[in-house]
Amino acid sequence: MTETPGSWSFTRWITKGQLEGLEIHHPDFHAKLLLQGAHLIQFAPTGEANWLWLSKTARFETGRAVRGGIPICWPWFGLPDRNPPQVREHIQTRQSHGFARTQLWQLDQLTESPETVEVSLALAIDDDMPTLWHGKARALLTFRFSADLLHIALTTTNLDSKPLALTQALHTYFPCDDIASTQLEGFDGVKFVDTLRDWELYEQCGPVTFDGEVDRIYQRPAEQQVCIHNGNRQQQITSLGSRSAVVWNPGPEKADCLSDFPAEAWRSMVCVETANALHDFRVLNSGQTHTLGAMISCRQGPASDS
Ligand SMILES: O=P(O)(O)OC[C@H]1O[C@@H](O)[C@H](O)[C@@H](O)[C@@H]1O
Repeated sequence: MTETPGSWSFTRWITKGQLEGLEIHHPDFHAKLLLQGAHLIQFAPTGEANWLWLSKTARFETGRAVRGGIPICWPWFGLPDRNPPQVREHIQTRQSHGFARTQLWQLDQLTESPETVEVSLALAIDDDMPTLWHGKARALLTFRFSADLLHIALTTTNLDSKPLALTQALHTYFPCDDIASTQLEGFDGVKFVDTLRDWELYEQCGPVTFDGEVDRIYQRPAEQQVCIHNGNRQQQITSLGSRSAVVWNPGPEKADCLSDFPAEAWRSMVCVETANALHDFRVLNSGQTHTLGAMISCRQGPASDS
């Protein structure tokens, strides 16, 4: 049951530019999310910096995807043409990353406890959207915030009588001190499609490092934990319902072409996106559900401490 505005202890409505959202000021953590796109733009335990990267030039405008935080790519990931045929046949536009990130989601539920705050937002597509997508589906995005964990679960239900094929991603932007010394662990031996090298398949050897633009879709054999080593900070991502992950940094040239992205910002961010992409697309029969999830934690201190 949805709580009425004002009856919460830690949560209040906010406006950011043209967008409405919720701000959570719990004694143990702080979070900000927008109803447009169900877009989390900030999460941090008390006393810590934002665990998410948010562009200094991000714009908070109706119908515009916010640069940073966690945009939700749904019900397809990436360019329509690069999706499997079963997914492509639902798509009626050339726009990438679906439409959920610019749609207004509804607050479905908000529960506070002394340790956690749980917020669910819903987006229901009850009818075909002739210029965007054919299908009927409901997306429910639940955030569970606590002092040491950010838990995200995106559940899709097929409301249509026909099967639904989808790709999707939790397009998470992480901050880093210096991309040149940032390393990702958890992909050693994993095959990936390199979108910058003709979409050919390669195999990762050792940690992922960054030397210019990187745009890859890792196809992992099972759910795996990924760790971002970034100076003295380690960010861990445990995925659920996902066998693919996107790793992206635009590098200097592509950064110049991106909206709301300062010239040098590519040095201080990396996207590690828990996904169902390419061969990891999901098919839901009528009434079926699928949950894509991620648990994110962060610790300070040298890697050997972990
Ligand atoms: O600028 P957008 O639409 O938010 O996309 C950003 C990036 O998102 C990543 O997921 C893609 O792999 C990149 O190819 C893309 O450039």
